Amino acid sequence: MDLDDDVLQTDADEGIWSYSDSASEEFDEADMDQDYTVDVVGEEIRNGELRHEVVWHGWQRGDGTSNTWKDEVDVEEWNEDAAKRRKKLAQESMDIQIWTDLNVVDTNTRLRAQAYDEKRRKRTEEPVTLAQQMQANLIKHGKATPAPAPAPRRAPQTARRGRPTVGVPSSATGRDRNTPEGGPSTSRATRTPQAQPRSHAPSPPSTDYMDVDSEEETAPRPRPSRKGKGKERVVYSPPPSPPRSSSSKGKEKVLSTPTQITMLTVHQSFDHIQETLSAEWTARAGRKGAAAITFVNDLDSEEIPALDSDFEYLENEFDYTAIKHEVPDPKWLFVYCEDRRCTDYDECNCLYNQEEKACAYDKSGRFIDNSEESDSPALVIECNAHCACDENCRNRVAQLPRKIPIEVFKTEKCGWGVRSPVDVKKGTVLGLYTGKIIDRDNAEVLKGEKKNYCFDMDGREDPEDPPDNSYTVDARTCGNWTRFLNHSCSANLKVYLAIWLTIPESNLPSLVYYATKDIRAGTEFTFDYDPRQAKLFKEKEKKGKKGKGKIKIPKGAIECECGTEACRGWVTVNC
Ligand SMILES: C[S@@+](CC[C@H](N)C(=O)[O-])C[C@H]1O[C@@H](n2cnc3c(N)ncnc32)[C@H](O)[C@@H]1O
Repeated sequence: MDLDDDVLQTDADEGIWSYSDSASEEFDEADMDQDYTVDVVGEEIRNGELRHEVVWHGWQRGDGTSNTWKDEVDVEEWNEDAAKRRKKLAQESMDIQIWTDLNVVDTNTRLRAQAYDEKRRKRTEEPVTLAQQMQANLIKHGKATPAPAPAPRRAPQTARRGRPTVGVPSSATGRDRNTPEGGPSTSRATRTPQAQPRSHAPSPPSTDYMDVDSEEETAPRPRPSRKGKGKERVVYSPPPSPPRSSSSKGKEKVLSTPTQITMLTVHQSFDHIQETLSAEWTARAGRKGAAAITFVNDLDSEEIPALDSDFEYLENEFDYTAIKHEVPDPKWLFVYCEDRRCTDYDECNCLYNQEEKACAYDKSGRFIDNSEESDSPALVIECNAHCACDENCRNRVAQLPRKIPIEVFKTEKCGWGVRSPVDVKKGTVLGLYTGKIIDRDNAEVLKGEKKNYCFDMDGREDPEDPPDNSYTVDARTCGNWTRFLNHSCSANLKVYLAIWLTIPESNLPSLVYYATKDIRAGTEFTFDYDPRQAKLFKEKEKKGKKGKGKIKIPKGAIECECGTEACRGWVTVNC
């Protein structure tokens, strides 16, 4: 594929992204006779999908006549579509990048690499415009005549050609408005690359886009205004064919020959891998109502962590396909409550069923850890789908969407790690360790790096007598941001087990992260990979046997880089 056929475009100042589809395809559809803007006038979550009510404004390019119609946009559908295209494009661009960096010995290959490099250099210096190419093609094929005199310009044209906009609009997560003053705006961060260094990536041309036919050819078009009557203005690229709105029928005039083509500068999509991944993961999380996830590297040129090419983001669900378990367990096996009094141990069947005999959460939904001195993590039985209570029930927290925005960032010594751009209070529930559930026996035979993202669901098991049905969550090929949590011997997160999807006997509890202390924005989130070793270490220390050499270092341990005073010196990383 020629990179010129697809266009990525950012408008960093505005924090807006748009993506233009293959322009020649669209052109054949003869729908390029209008410019569009779109205002978001409302939003609604229907069947779990975020929908934007929008008003399109179209301007006929030939005569400047305009029309307006209402429409509905399924935000997720647009974002997903864009994310897929971006991923594909980024991949292709990366392939080319790798290919040209190869020490090629074959003459033909080398010549092609040189030609590509030359083309890329030229394009950076003199941005290539799609519209010019397309117009030339059309003229060549007798489908267009040389461009007529420009039509009078209309109100600022905020539309970009093609489909669709990447990144969940800030309202999708509902979190941005809560971002503390001065703190990064979460969903905006996913759309605005301004803060991220991209030391190895070619810098984009300074002109974002141009118009083919007008005297403004080399001048940037007016920036789309984000000011509306108290409403946020989001720029969507228009759909390739007339918008899917019955109310728009009959209002549009389609010219047989397009007279003008909006021009876009072709950018190197290699710049966008980090933002693409951020947008993709944020979109997937947003689908579950969870806050944004951003990839950040202030340290070196590694754009994103190494992930399987078909890695699937799972915000709060498991992939059960590798085990025989039926999900969810039959209703008749669940204990559930009927009278909505879930703060009262005597009234709520779920609370009654758990060891603590009390709600595990305070009024603000923060986890109250009563198991600090215990060997095993707490087990919380939350109300479930069969209970009479709703999502406001105090005994439902781990199952609710994550509220804290996440940054996956490059650490100095431990690869990628996790932090949040906002302060986090002690007891805040952060999210679940997700991935593919595999039988423990299958996890145990995994070797080396394949084991790096395994988390045994063994918190409550007797190590001497594990049950027959014991499982591990493997986040190597699917999972979420928690797979990037690093170990620290003095950690600020811990895990408890929670059950609401399955019955306790299934041994498939959710692994829930919560903050064990107040955590300042920007501080790395860490947890102790091996709390049992921590306990052993403490006991030995108490007995006066200090020092690393006194404890038998388990197989698979590596030197610990947590750098804390409490560092035990090594950490077990492979389960
Ligand atoms: C679950 S992954 C954590 C995410 C990982 N940093 C990454 O970039 O994908 C576990 C791996 O992180 C690294 N790691 C985490 N904590 C560490 C620590 N305290 N010291 C050294 N390496 C650590 C080890 O390479 C380990 O195998």
